Amino acid sequence: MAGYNNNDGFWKPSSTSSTADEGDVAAPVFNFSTAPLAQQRMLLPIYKHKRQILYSVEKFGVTVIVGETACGKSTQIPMFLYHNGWCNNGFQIVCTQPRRIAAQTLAARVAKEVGRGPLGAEVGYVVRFADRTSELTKIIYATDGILLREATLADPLLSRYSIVIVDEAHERNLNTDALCGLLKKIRRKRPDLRIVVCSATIDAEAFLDFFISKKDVENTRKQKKRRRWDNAEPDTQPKLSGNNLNEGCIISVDGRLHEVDVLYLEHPTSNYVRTSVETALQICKTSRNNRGCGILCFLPSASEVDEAIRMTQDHLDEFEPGLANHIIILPLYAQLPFNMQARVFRSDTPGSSRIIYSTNISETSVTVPGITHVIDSGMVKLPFFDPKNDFDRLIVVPISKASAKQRSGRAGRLQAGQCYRLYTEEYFRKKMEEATPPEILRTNLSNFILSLKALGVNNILGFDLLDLPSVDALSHGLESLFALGAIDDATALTTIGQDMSSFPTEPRISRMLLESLREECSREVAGVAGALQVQSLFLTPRGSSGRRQQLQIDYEAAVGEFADNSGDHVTYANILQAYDDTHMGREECKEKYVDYVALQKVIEVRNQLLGFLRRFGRVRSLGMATSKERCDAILRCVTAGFFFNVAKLHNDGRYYTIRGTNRILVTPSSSSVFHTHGSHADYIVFCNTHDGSRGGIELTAVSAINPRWLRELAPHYWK
Ligand SMILES: Nc1ncnc2c1ncn2[C@@H]1O[C@H](COP(=O)(O)OP(=O)(O)OP(=O)(O)O)[C@@H](O)[C@H]1O
Repeated sequence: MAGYNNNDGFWKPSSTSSTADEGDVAAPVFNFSTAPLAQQRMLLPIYKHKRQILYSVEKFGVTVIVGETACGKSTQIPMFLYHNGWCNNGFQIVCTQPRRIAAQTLAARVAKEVGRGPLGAEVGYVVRFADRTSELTKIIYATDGILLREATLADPLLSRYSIVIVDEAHERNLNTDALCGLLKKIRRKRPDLRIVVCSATIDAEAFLDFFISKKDVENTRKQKKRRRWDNAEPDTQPKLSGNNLNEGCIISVDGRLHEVDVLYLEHPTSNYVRTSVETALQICKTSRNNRGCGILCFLPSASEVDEAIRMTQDHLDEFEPGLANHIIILPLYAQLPFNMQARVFRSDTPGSSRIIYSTNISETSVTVPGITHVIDSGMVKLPFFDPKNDFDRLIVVPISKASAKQRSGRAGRLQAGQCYRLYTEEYFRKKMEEATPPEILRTNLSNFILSLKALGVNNILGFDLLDLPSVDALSHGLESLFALGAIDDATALTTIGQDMSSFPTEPRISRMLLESLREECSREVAGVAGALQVQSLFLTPRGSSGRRQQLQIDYEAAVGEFADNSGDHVTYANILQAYDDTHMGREECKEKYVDYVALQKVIEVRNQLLGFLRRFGRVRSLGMATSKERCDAILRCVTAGFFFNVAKLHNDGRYYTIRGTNRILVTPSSSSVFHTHGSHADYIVFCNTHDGSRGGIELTAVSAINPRWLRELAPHYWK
C-alpha cells in the first residue's frame, strides 16, 4: 500500500500505530456527540459570533459569512435568526442548499435542535418532489432550484421570507447563480429582505461586490474597521428597515471544534479506485482493536462507486480473514433511490466499521454520522458543454482546492478525524486549481435561460450575474430553446416553453414528456425519462473466466426477453411494463440481469414525473396498442426532445452525427440490443454521450428512428 505523509512527520497506514503506542492510555476526551444538544450547540465556533451575526443582519442588507467547515453555519445561523424575532409577523427564513440530501438532513437535525415538534413543524424542507412543511413552519431548508421555482410560479418577490440564506455559495451551480441575480433584483423592490451568503470556501469580497455597489462596500469596510463587534448589541425585536440596507458586511468565523489531520500520498497513484479501496481496508484493519471506524470515500462517478464496492467485497477476506463480518459497505450517489441514500445517515451498527463510497453528492453541507476518516480520490465527474460537437459531456477531472477542503471537512464533525488525500502534497499546493469553474462558464445554458425567461427576464445579458457566460454559449442556449419550441423568434417564452419551465427536468426531457400527452403514452415515456437518470437498467454479467461464455449466453437470453429491435428506449419501457405486470422482486431481477436498485430509482422518478404530467393533461398508457404503434409513439416522443442528437449510418459501417459529422461509436450496452435483435438502423437518436474506452465519443440510450419524424417534430431544426 502507498505511504502517506503529513506535516507532523511520516506515517504509513500499514504500520501498527499512527500517533499513539499500543500501551498508551488515552487521555479522557469530552464525548461531543453524546452531550445534550443545547451544550453541543454552544461549543460550536459560530456560537461566539452570534451577536455579531445578529447585529450585521439587522443593520445591513447583505451579510457574507465565511467559516471553517463544521463551524455551525448551516444549522445555527437560521436558529439564531429565528430566536431573535426574524420569523415574527408571519415571516419565514429560508436556507438554500445546492443538493436535496443536504436540505433534508439539515432540516432533520435543526428540527431536533429547535426541539419543538417533529420535522415539518417549526422546521421543514422543500426539495424536488417532496415538501415537509406545514403552516407552523418558520425555518425552511430548500434546494436553490426550488426557491427559484417558487419565485417563478408563485411569489416573484419571495415576500413570505424575511431572510434568504444562500448556503454553500461556492458551489456556483446554475441555480445558485440565477438565485443570486434574482435576489439582487428583488432587493431593489424589497430593501427589507436580508440576504446571508455562507460558505467555507468562497471569495467573500466577490460576493459582497456583486450584491452591493463598490462605493457602498468601501464605506462599509471603513465602518467595519471602527466597529467593536463585541459591544454591538442586536435589538431583541429586529427592525425590517435597518439604516444601512444598501451596505453589506463580511464576517469570518475561525476554527472548528474537532481537528482533521490531512495526509497526502508520497507518490501519485495510477489507479485511484484501487488505492481508495486499499486505504479503506487498511484503516478498517487498524481501527478494529478500537470500536470500529466510519470512512467516507469520494469517487467521481456512480460506476466507480460500484466498482470500489465490488473490489472491497472481493478483497475483504483475503485482506484479513474475518474482517467481512465487521464491515458495512454502502454506496451514496444521486441515482440511488432515496431510501437507499437515507441508509447512510443511520448509524445504528455499533462495533462495526462502515465504508461509504460516495460521489460529490455528500461533499458539502452534510454531516454523515460516525465518520472518522475521509478518503479523497482527488477526482470529480462534471458536466461540460462541448460546442464543437454540440454535446453535453460528463468528464472526470481533478478537483479544486475548495473541493478538497470541503471533502476533508466531512470528517471531524462529531469527533476528531483524518483525511487521506490520494495525491501528493506538492500537487495540492502547486498544481491544484483554487476553485472549480462555475457551471455558468462550462455547461449548456438552455435550462438556465428557460428558468430566467420564466422569471420574466427577457434580456439575459441585462440580468446581473456573478459571471457572464460567453456569447456563444448564450446563443447556443437560445437556439436550442427555439428549436424545442420553447421561445419564439423574438426570444419570448411560448406556451410550450411556459409548460416546459414548470417541469423539474432539463428542457429536452420536459419536451419529450409534454409530447407524450399528445401521443398518449405518458406512463411509458415518464419511465424512459426515469431510465435516463440511472447508469444502466441491466446488470453486467460477472464471473470467473471459465464461466464467462456461459454467463454471456445467459445474459443475452435474459436481455432478449425485454429487448426491442428499435433499441434502448422501448427496451426500458418493456422492463417497466414487466415490473408493473409482475412486480419483479430482487431475486427475479437478478435472474433476469435487471439492476433492482436502478429499477427502484427509475420507478421513483417515473411516479414523480407522472405527478407533474397530470397538471397538464390526462396521463395515459399504451397498454393495448400494437407493438409497432407503441414503439413509434415512444420514439416520436424521444425524438421530439432529442432531435439535436441524431446520427446516420455511413458506408464504412459507422455512425456520424448529421450535424458536425463526428464519428461516434455506440456503446456495448446499446449495441447488444442492435446486434442481437436487428440490423444496424440508418438513423439513430441518442440521449447521452461519454468518452469511450475505445476512443471517440460513445453513446447510451440509443434507438433507431424514422428520419421523417425529424421534419415533422422539429421543423425549425430539420428543414
Ligand atoms: N445530521 C447531524 N447529525 C449530528 N450532528 C450534526 C448533524 N448536522 C450537524 N451536526 C453537528 O453540527 C455541527 C455543525 O454542522 P453545520 O452543518 O452547521 O456546519 P457548517 O459550518 O455549515 O459546515 P459545512 O461548511 O461543512 O457545511 C457538525 O459538525 C455536527 O457536530
